[in-house]
Amino acid sequence: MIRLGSNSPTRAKILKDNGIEFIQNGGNFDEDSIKTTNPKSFCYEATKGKFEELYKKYGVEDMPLLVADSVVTCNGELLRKAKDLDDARRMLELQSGNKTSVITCMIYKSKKMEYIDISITTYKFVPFDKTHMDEYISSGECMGKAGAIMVEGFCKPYIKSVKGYESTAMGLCVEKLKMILK
Ligand SMILES: Nc1nc2c(ncn2[C@@H]2O[C@H](COP(=O)(O)OP(=O)(O)OP(=O)(O)O)[C@@H](O)[C@H]2O)c(=O)[nH]1
Repeated sequence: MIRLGSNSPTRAKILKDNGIEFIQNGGNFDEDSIKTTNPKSFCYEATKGKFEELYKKYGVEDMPLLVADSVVTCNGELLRKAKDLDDARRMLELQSGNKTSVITCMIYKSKKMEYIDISITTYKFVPFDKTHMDEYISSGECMGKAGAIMVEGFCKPYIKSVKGYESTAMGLCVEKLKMILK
């Protein structure tokens, strides 16, 4: 049993779909407190901030703690979760027909070990269909997701090439997590 220190429904689904038993306790770390705009540094600092808050609150005596953060970078820009639907549209238009990378950092700590990982999955997308994109935006599914993308959903038909794990792009590199949980 592990503690998923995250509010993310996607991360919970990834653990559940992979048979990893967990309880979910999200935190309140303020990512706006992070100064850097370098995507990898931002992702690491966000993960570290989330970890420190939840490690202080729960410790790892009763069970290991897992936290993560994901950001998207496209054309060198840091894309976090969209502020509103207009911001989501801007992010999607930037990534349409473009190359985009999802960076996921995770920190896992138990009584015996601490593991930190930064993984990247890079996609090349063909242009998004405008009507489909409008529907995706108005559905609101684009909210709460780094870069407003859903690689297992909206983006799937537009993937021209991919390098890296899909789980990393969804917010938790479960292939690496399963290795350390063995
Ligand atoms: N379903 C889906 N979710 C994605 C995808 N890419 C990123 N996400 C989610 O986007 C969110 C990125 O925001 P974060 O700040 O890392 O996490 P959060 O959702 O705020 O949750 P916390 O862990 O509590 O910070 C995470 O919930 C990721 O799981 C994707 O392609 N599909």
